[in-house]
Amino acid sequence: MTARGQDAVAGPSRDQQLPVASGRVTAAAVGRAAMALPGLVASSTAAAVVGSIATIATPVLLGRVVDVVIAALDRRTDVQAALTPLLAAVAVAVVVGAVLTSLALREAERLGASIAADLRERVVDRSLRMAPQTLERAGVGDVSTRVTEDVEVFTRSVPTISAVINSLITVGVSVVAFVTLDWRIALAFFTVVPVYVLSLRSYLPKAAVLYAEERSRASTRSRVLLESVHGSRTVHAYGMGELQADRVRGASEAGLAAALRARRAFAAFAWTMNAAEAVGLSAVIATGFLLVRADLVSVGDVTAAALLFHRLFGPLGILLTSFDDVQRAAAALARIVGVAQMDPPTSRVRPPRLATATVRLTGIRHAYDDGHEVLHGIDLVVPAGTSLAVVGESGAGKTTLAAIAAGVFPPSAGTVELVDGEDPATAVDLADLDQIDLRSLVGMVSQESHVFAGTLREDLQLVRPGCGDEELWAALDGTGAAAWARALPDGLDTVVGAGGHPLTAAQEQHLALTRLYLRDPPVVVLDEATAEASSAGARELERVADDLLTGRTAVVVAHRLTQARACDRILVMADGRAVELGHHDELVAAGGMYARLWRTWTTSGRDATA
Ligand SMILES: Nc1ncnc2c1ncn2[C@@H]1O[C@H](COP(=O)(O)OP(=O)(O)OP(=O)(O)O)[C@@H](O)[C@H]1O
Repeated sequence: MTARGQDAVAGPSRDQQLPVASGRVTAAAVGRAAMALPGLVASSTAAAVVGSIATIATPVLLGRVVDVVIAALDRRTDVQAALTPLLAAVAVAVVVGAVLTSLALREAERLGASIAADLRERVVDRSLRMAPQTLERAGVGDVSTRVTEDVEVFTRSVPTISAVINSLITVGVSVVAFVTLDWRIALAFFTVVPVYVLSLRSYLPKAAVLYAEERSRASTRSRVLLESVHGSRTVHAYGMGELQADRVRGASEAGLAAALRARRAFAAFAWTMNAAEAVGLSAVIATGFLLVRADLVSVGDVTAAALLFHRLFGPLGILLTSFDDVQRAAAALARIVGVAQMDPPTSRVRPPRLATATVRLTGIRHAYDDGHEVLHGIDLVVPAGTSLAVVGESGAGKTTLAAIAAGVFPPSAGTVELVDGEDPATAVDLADLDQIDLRSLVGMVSQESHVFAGTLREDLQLVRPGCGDEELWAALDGTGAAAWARALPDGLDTVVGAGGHPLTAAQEQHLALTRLYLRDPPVVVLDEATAEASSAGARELERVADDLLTGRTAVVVAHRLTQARACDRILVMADGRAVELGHHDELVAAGGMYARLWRTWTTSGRDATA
């Protein structure tokens, strides 16, 4: 366990964040999620298109009203007869436009919420199935920011994104209306396009980088905060409070600076877009004036064009003011899709069904991310159904070897194989198995066992979903945990874990051993699984662990040498190497390192617990 606590606060390998999807991959993923709901896509698109046509019809009809009134004044015709159907059509267009636009927005929001829920589920699923070393490298903060903050940012942006899509459709329909009104007025309208294009081209690439940076800084801030909370004991132990507060402050300031840079860039962009609107409207009215004077278009046409353009300020304003949110949502979405698209690790071979298994470690070398090699070539065979204790001084590499033997992370070099106890010709490499298959074959309990927030029943059912109460009590009886479990206020319904009924460290270990009993794998790895207990508690846990080992292949990092003595063989490690291997009596008789450790153990009186 050496260096672990400290690493949790300021490890060198923590900057490898999880992948972020490219724009194309993100769009494809969202498209696929949307296409899974064809009904919603069709209804929201149809409502948006028809609603936009109705909305755009109003200024066009008002242009006709102007022409009718002018004609009536000139020729003294019956203005009322001509105006009545036009005004009725305006009223219908207004009502249909309003109803369908709000329907389109509602349907698009439902679609967005479904996509957000779908992606959230995929991210949670991928995070839970991620190889532990990937999770450790990325840091828990990065994963939790994506599942919580990023999904939240996207979900909150769904109404805005719906409004943006609706506005885009309205702009498209307006362009068609302009062209049908008069091509010269349409040309005048199009003078805004180069202004828009230039300012968008200068803003968008900048904004993508600024918003991605803002999200990344937010992620770093969460990670530093979470690590400070999780590693608070280490922070106190090493007197690192001030240093850690500085890191949190630094991360917050960097986050704030990134957010301000993004806002400033947006303010400059908004200014150029307002200027473009002024240029466009002036061009439409000036062109219209010249065309009316030359008798090429009617006053009604120019009125319709000016009203149309004015009508566009709304959708264009939405597009403009939402760019901020859309860019932020896109950055968040790219981070969500980055995880959602990760291939869940799957077994490269068909997982064997093994009743008993020999564990074979060949040429195991390992270096952590700092590059310093801590295991220097270990070859080891633990025959099926036998137990091997691993002992040695602190920092010898016992925990690293146990984690590699359990498949928690792969070695830098070498292989860990399971060989069928009944058919030694077969072998499966742990590196070829996914976490689910691996854990059905190799169970592990370490010193840092975790009790999940929920009822005792739920905590146990994690390893055997749907397992009935009878079986759960049988398992608790089997490990002797039933004695204290029955005394809990609500038995299996007692809420344990964070915020629940407090359990002692020994009870938490007892529970972890019970989960192992329930899972019933042919191979078990215990890393100081009985260390977190008083002497009496340790004896009880050792008895439970011994029972669990019976009939299984076991690797036990033994905190207490009495536990090592009970194993079939003992491996002594020093400086990342295997230095002795044999039974307790042989090793004591050999007078080597183990004999020295045993002498120290017995003379220090710790054997009294045996
Ligand atoms: N996450 C890590 N990153 C970098 N180095 C590590 C990490 N974990 C362990 N080490 C280093 O690897 C070496 C072996 O550590 P390991 O925890 O395997 O030894 P150990 O024999 O189990 O020690 P202990 O009995 O104190 O738990 C040590 O030098 C340790 O500092």
